[in-house]
Amino acid sequence: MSEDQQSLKAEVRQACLCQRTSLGEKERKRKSGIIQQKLMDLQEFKLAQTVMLFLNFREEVETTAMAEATLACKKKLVLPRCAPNSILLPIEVHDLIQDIEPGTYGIREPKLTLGVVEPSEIDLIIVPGSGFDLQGNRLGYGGGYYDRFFMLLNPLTPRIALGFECQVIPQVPVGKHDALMTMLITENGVYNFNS
Ligand SMILES: Nc1nc2c(c(=O)[nH]1)N(C=O)[C@@H](CNc1ccc(C(=O)N[C@@H](CCC(=O)O)C(=O)O)cc1)CN2
Ligand SMILES: Nc1ncnc2c1ncn2[C@@H]1O[C@H](COP(=O)(O)OP(=O)(O)OP(=O)(O)O)[C@@H](O)[C@H]1O
Repeated sequence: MSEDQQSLKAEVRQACLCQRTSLGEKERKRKSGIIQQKLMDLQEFKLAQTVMLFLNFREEVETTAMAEATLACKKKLVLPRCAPNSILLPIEVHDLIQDIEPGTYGIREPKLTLGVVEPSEIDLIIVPGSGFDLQGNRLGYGGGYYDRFFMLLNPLTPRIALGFECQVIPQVPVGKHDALMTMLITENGVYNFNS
């Protein structure tokens, strides 16, 4: 990726994150509940046996209740753990208290003593982001973790991004490694980019 493109991404990221911060905690919680309901109503969620989620940090869409609901539905819950060289390890979690510890960047991550899941086994992946557009592009935090990880998945596995409507911008700057999302869920609706 060129330096120009990297600095453009950094600039757009800051703008999107600034919008997200300005929501305030109460609004974020309320909107997160709406987003959770929309996710759980989707066929893609209902049919998935193995779901990779993320645990929110900073001002992201709150996902702890989604993770609890996934376990309560008797699905296999997979969470990411950051490893060196921008590698994301998919780890199966059974208990959201015992199996979790503060990891890289202060994100709540699964303990390494738990089993790593074969990426091809994942039926649905739920993805965080700093900004999104309605063409299915996603802007991350600049780590390149998810873009590398998507290459290991079954190409048919739905990739569903979660974000607040204020993080949606006309056009996210895209690089050659950036994968399109299948859907984006915000408090305003479910955007489907599949067709
Ligand atoms: N909840 C959650 N978990 C996740 C992600 C995520 O976006 N959300 N990730 C999605 O990829 C991975 C972690 N990626 C991260 C990448 C960078 C930074 C970070 O703090 N970056 C510095 C800037 C570093 C630099 O300038 O080089 C910063 O923002 O201050 C944090 C997380 C894996 N787990
Ligand atoms: N599949 C890949 N193979 C090699 N390099 C990659 C790959 N995906 C991304 N990168 C590199 O990683 C760096 C960060 O990428 P980018 O800015 O797109 O991350 P991001 O999507 O914001 O982060 P994340 O996926 O962690 O949320 C860039 O230098 C990019 O070229």
